[in-house]
Amino acid sequence: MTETEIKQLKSAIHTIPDYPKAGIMFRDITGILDDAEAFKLTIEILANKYKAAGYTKIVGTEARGFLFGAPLAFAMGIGFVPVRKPGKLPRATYAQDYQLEYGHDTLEIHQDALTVTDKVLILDDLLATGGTIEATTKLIRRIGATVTDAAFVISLPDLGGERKLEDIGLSVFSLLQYAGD
Ligand SMILES: O=P(O)(O)OC[C@H]1O[C@H](OP(=O)(O)OP(=O)(O)O)[C@H](O)[C@@H]1O
Ligand SMILES: Nc1ncnc2[nH]cnc12
Repeated sequence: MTETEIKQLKSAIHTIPDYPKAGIMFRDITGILDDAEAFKLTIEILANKYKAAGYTKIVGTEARGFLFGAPLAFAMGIGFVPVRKPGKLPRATYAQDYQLEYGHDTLEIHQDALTVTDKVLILDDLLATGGTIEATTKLIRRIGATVTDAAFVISLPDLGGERKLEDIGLSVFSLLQYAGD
């Protein structure tokens, strides 16, 4: 990624202090979605990085993971599997509790959405504490599919998510980092 590309994407992201709680610097990715060039660039960089690695599925987590995960799967010519908040998936699911930077929740995956032969790339908009993607990884591994990589548009290195995910055997990549502010 070039410095110009980093600047282009960063200029599309809005930062909202104290949302949704005091002390949180909220990094709003909707500015990438409504900027056709920035959105295309984001998906192209990720598709180029991962296209030759033999992935069979992208898994993205509700809700913002869908916004980047589904177009990336389309660009890579592979399927997309949603991990959703509780009660949203109609077939038999596995469920996993997790902690967020500002709360806690449960995630679910369809039990038959992946098989043991799948090689999965996880895609989410943002890595904060890593709780969301740790739970997502547990769900994928519970099915028996292989997952070794997680990619993000943004990471917040001060919150320790990268370390948490590396500790469970994931390689982490993010297009943009926001540290120290
Ligand atoms: O690394 P973590 O500390 O787990 O935080 C990152 C997660 O938090 C946000 O999702 P959120 O749960 O707010 O849901 P949303 O995508 O539905 O807005 C974001 O989209 C990531 O999925
Ligand atoms: N600081 C943050 N900005 C945007 N989304 C988030 N999800 C968790 N922490 C976040």
